[in-house]
Amino acid sequence: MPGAPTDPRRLALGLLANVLQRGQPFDEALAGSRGVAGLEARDRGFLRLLLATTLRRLGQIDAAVDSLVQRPLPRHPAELRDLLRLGAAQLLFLGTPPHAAVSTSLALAETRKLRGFKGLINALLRRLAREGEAILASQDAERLNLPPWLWDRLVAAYGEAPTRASVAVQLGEPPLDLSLKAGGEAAAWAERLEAEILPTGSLRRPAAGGDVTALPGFAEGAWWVQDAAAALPARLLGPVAGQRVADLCAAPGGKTAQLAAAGAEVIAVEVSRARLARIAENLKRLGLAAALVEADATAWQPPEPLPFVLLDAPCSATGTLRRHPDVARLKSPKDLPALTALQDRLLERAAAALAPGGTLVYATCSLLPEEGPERIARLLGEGAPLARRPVAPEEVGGLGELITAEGDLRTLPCHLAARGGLDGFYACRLTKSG
Ligand SMILES: C[S@@+](CC[C@H](N)C(=O)[O-])C[C@H]1O[C@@H](n2cnc3c(N)ncnc32)[C@H](O)[C@@H]1O
Repeated sequence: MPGAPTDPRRLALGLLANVLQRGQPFDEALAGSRGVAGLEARDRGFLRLLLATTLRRLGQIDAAVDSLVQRPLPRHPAELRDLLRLGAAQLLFLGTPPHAAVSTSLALAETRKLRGFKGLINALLRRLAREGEAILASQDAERLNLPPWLWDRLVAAYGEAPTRASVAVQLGEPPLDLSLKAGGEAAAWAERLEAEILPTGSLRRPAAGGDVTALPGFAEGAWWVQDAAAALPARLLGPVAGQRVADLCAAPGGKTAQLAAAGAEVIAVEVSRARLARIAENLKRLGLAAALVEADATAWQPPEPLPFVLLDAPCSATGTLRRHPDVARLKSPKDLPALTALQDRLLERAAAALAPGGTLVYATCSLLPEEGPERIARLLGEGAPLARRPVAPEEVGGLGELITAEGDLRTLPCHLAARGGLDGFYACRLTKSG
C-alpha cells in the first residue's frame, strides 16, 4: 500500500537519505535494512532499481526539477528534494505511468513532514510527466551525471570521447558476469545459463537483477559473480598451479577463488574479520580452499618470500560506478591522498613479500591515474628492485585496446560497449630482479 512501512517507495526515501544525507554506501544501506529484507522479490527488485537509477541519474534529475521552479527549492526538509528525485526517476527513466508516479509520491508526502508541500509536489511531477521528454532531450546526460571534478580528471586522462562513452555505459544497469570454476566447460554452462562467452572467457547474462542464487550451478558452486574486467588481473600472474600465491586485500574473494580454481596454494589476507568470513562462505560454496589470514597487509609478512603476489588495493572504486552508483556522490578528491598513501604502503609490503624472480600484480578498480600508473611510477622511481613485464593481447582475450603503451592493463567502461561494457580496472605486472 502506498505510504505503508512496507511500501518500497517509502523504504527508498529513507535509504536515499541514508546514502545522500548520511554518506552510507548504497550496498550497505540496502543490506542493513530490515524493511528491504522483508519485501517480496519483485518489490525488492523495483526498490533496488529505483534507488540505483536515482543515484546514477541524480545530476539530470536535479537539473530537470530545478528547470521547472522559479525560485530554488527549500533546502528543508531534505526529504522534499529526495521525494521529488524518486518521483522524477520513475517518470523520466523507469517508465512508471504518470498517474502512478504522482499518486504514490503524494501518498508518501502524506506520511512525512511534507503535507504542506503536496501542491508543489503535484504540480512539479505533473509538469515533469508532460515536459520530461523535451527536458531530457536538451540535457547533456554524461556531463550532468558525473561530478565535475571526476569528469575533468577522466577527460584529462582518456580524452572526451572515451569519457563520454564510458559514462554512457555506467548510466545503465550492469550485465551479470560469471567466472566458471572449470573454464573448460564454458560452452555447456553458457547454454544452461543463457549466457554469452566473452572474448576474455567470462560468461555474460544480459542484465543483472533477479535472484542469482536461483540460477543453475549456484548451489553446486560451478561459478561465482565477477565482472569480466575484475577477472583479468589474477590471470596476469600466469600459470600458478601448485604455487604459493598471496592474495592481499582479498575479500569478498573473487580473485582468491580464481587462483584456488587454477590450482594455486592461496594465502588470502584481509583486514576485515566480517569480510574474511565472506571469503570463507564463498569458498565453501565453491568447494575451493585457501589459507585465510586476518591481517593488515601493510604489516603482514609471509613466513618465506613468495613466487607470486596479487595486490587488489582499496581505491576510489570509480571504475565500478554502474554497480556502485553512490561512489560518484560519496567520493571526492579529498579522499584520494589517504587512498594513494595506503596504496603506496601496500605496494611496498607486497614487493617485500616477493622472492627474487617472483611476479607481483597490482590492481585497482579505479579510473584515476593517481591510483594506477602513478603509484607504479612512484614505486619504480624510488628504486624498488622490480621491472614491468608488459601484458600481451593474448592474455586478455586478444583485446589489444585494453593494454596501455607501457604494457599495463587498463579497462574502461566503454570497452566492449556493444556487448554491455566492462568495469574500469587497472593492473600492472612487475617482476622482482635477482
Ligand atoms: C577492492 S577490495 C578487494 C576485492 C577482492 N580482491 C576480490 O577480488 O574479491 C579491497 C579489500 O581490501 C580490504 N583492505 C583494506 N585495507 C586493507 C589492509 N590494510 N589490509 C588488508 N586488507 C585491506 C578491504 O576490507 C576490502 O575487502
